[in-house]
Amino acid sequence: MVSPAAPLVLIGAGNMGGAMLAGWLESGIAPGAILVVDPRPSDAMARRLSDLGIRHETAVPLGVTAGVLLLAVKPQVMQAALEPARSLVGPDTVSVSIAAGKTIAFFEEHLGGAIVRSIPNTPAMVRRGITACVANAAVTPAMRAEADSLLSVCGPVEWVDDEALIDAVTALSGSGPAYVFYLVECMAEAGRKCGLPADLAMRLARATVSGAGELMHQSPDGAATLRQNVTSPNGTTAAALAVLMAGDGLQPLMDQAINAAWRRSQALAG
Ligand SMILES: NC(=O)C1=CN([C@@H]2O[C@H](COP(=O)(O)OP(=O)(O)OC[C@H]3O[C@@H](n4cnc5c(N)ncnc54)[C@H](O)[C@@H]3O)[C@@H](O)[C@H]2O)C=CC1
Ligand SMILES: O=C(O)[C@@H]1CCC=N1
Repeated sequence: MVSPAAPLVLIGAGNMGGAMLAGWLESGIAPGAILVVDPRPSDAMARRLSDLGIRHETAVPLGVTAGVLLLAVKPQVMQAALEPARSLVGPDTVSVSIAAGKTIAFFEEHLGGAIVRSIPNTPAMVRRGITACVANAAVTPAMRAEADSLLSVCGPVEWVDDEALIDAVTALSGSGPAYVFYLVECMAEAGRKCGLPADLAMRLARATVSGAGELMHQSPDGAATLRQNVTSPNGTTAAALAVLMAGDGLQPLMDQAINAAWRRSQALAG
């Protein structure tokens, strides 16, 4: 358990670190058990930390051993962030990275100790994310349970044994919210071209995608069944799907997009 004596140390309080922090507080973790290290938090984040009474440092302070170290900086600055963070790692510390691409071998080289590599996604901000993770051999069952409980404040957590899968997870669910938001943009623009005022088209597109997401969340039916439920024979949906599914349909484009993200995640490893 994290405590003021063995705090939960968050390195990087940006979009994802901030989302996780909000989830931890909501789940009952005491502000006094959290230490945030970020040299340049947004003004809003700095105010929030101060209002909540959470200790914030612009550099890693001396004399602290983390219970859990949550690494939430960009992959490109991870190595620089790890050097001072080494002093936070003790024998009972578990370090949890959420960075795209950065491998367990990288963290073993630059940080050492018990490492969990994970990938959440931005719906974590509304506790509707999903995270997949993998642990190195130094992670004990108790550390794994601790990491699981901290990550699951943002939504379900999936553990995999094969680290290579994490790049594919990053491409599918890590980046995936952006594909859906782009779909909303495209739907709204198509509606505008059919004569809808732009703001109404955007409201309709947003509500349609978020409502469809919620229906999928609550329904026991699979995505294909939910799609078929919308599709009346010879109706309007069938007319649209005939276009989206013509030839091989949308699949090859999605294959290419997710493959590009997958390869980019692999390239960020070093
Ligand atoms: N944004 C997303 O959808 C997802 C992001 N990730 C991963 O999460 C990590 C963070 O991404 P975001 O939150 O989007 O980035 P962000 O740019 O919003 O936040 C990064 C934070 O790190 C801070 N920072 C920079 N250098 C630092 C240092 N040396 N020590 C401590 N803090 C430092 C920055 O001031 C900033 O507040 C990345 O590694 C990314 O790959 C993973 C899944 C989804
Ligand atoms: O675009 C990125 O690299 C990060 C990782 C997954 C989502 N955002």
